[in-house]
Amino acid sequence: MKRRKFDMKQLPGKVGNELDDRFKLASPARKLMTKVFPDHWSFLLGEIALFSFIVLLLTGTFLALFFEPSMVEVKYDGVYTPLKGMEMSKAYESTLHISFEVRGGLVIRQMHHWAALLFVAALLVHMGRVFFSGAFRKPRETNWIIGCVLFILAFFEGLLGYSIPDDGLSGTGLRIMSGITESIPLIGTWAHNALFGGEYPGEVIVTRFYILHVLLVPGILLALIGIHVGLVFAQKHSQWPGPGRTEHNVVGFRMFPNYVSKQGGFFMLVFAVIALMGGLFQINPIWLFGPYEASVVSSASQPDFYVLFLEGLVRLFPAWEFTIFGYMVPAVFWPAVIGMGVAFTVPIFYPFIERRFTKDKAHHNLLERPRDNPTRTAVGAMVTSIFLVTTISGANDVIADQFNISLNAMTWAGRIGIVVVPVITYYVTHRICLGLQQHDREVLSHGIETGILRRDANGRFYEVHQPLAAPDEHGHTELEYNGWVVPKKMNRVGALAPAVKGFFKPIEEDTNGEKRAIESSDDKKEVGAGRH
Ligand code: HEM
Ligand code: HEM
Repeated sequence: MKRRKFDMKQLPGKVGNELDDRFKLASPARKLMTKVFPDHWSFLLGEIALFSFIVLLLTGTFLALFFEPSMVEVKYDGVYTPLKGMEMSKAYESTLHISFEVRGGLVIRQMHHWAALLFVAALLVHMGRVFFSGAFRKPRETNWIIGCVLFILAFFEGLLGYSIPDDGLSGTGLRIMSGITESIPLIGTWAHNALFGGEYPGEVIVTRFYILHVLLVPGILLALIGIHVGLVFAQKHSQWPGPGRTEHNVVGFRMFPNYVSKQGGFFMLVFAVIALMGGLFQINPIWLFGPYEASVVSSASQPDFYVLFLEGLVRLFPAWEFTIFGYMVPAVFWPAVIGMGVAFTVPIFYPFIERRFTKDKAHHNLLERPRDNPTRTAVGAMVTSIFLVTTISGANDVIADQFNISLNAMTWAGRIGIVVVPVITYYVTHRICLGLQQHDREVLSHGIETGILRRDANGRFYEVHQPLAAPDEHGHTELEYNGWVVPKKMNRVGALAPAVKGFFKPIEEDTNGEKRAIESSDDKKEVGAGRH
């Protein structure tokens, strides 16, 4: 019998058919691959968070192979001579071992730490993008709430992470955590004993924090990120207003090949930047801080940047101790427990608070520019200013030392600043938004300033204004785009984006999932025009 020759070209198709016969994947895979997403640089911020989280998982797994989460005392006998013979915990010893003896250990440790900082920074900026563009409005309130929970978890995951190497710095942080827990009225002492397994520092805290850090919190983070990104798919991504974009469609590019290739490249870029930072810039040199000893607090002990606001709140709060029902409540309770509680819970309710005032119950798929909603923008700027004042105050000892300022003066500047700066910030931001709106209206009525000055026959100087583009082929004028001024001429560069024709065509998808390639050259320009 003649054997049929095997044709390699048919292999992918055959494998695909076999898989589809069993798992019925073709239809959902096609749906996913052809899904249309809008394009804008600010939508990359969530992705930076996602990619740095993946780097954290990878580098963290490597560290977990060598780190020993034990507080058993040992005598150091490693290669770092200045600490030779010193008593220290196994946790600290194993972190020194990772840094000096494990191949590539230091680079991975530093990558893990830099990735953690990038992760939280990306989260803050992503949250800011979502807030200032009004992306949290109906129907995306659930994703805003999940996002807030993700932020709280990320904050504690970082705190747990830098608490486990048991060096001088992490022990100082733990001491503060112990004090804060004990300050809680009624349950403080019990909560402390339950957490630390007795008096501070005890012998179990590093082991417990380790389990939370490598298992519980990353597990919850992973599950919630899955739901979060899944919801972005299910509810469709919001888009900036612009020609051709409505509340009922999405104008953008397909998942495959556009976003798959773009995201793949972007992931490698984020990975490369973290690797470069881990390789070139020192971070958390625990061998300089020494093993933790309860009696030693080094000066200039600084937590990671995202914890500084808490430290600042504690430093700024006056030493007021109230006695309530016969119980003395330590001063630290108010800024640390109540202050942090407010900072973490109020944002969760923000979409509903705003809706109460605006009575806006509509669905929103088009975003707002910060100036379009001056009150929200001013509130956001005010909160940012509180974060900055408390963060600077969290480092006030270092600033006082470096710039030769009195520490008391720094504390008082912070106390006055936390009352005055937010008020000024609110007012100034509100005015700037109104000013920008006014400017938009001027452009709409007089056209764009060209910078060309002319002189008329009477000797009067005037600036030449370029009129706005005529209504597009759908009959839309700039005024209809929610106050968006889209001067077509200024955005020609954006029109170059769909450079490879055909495959990379911009697509419009409506709410029923119907897709339409944007064919006419004018349309392409419009997609570019929206890409501010
Ligand atoms: C959002 C996720 C994470 C954040 C923000 C984070 C943050 C941190 C930070 C700041 C440190 C201190 C690093 C240093 O010594 O300079 C640390 C240590 C550590 N992390 Fe993570 N981490 C995360 C996820 C993970 C995961 C998923 C694992 C393991 C599967 C892990 C394993 C470890 C280990 C073993 C250490 C101790 C070793 C050391 O300090 O060098 N981490 N983490
Ligand atoms: C681990 C943390 C997080 C990850 C990995 C993540 C990832 C993402 C990604 C990839 C997107 C789509 C692209 C984009 O718009 O940037 C997105 C959208 C979104 N995120 Fe996050 N995010 C995180 C945390 C947060 C936080 C802290 C908030 C707010 C409190 C938030 C609220 C939202 C909302 C409302 C959307 C929908 C935006 C829209 O359709 O315009 N996320 N997130």
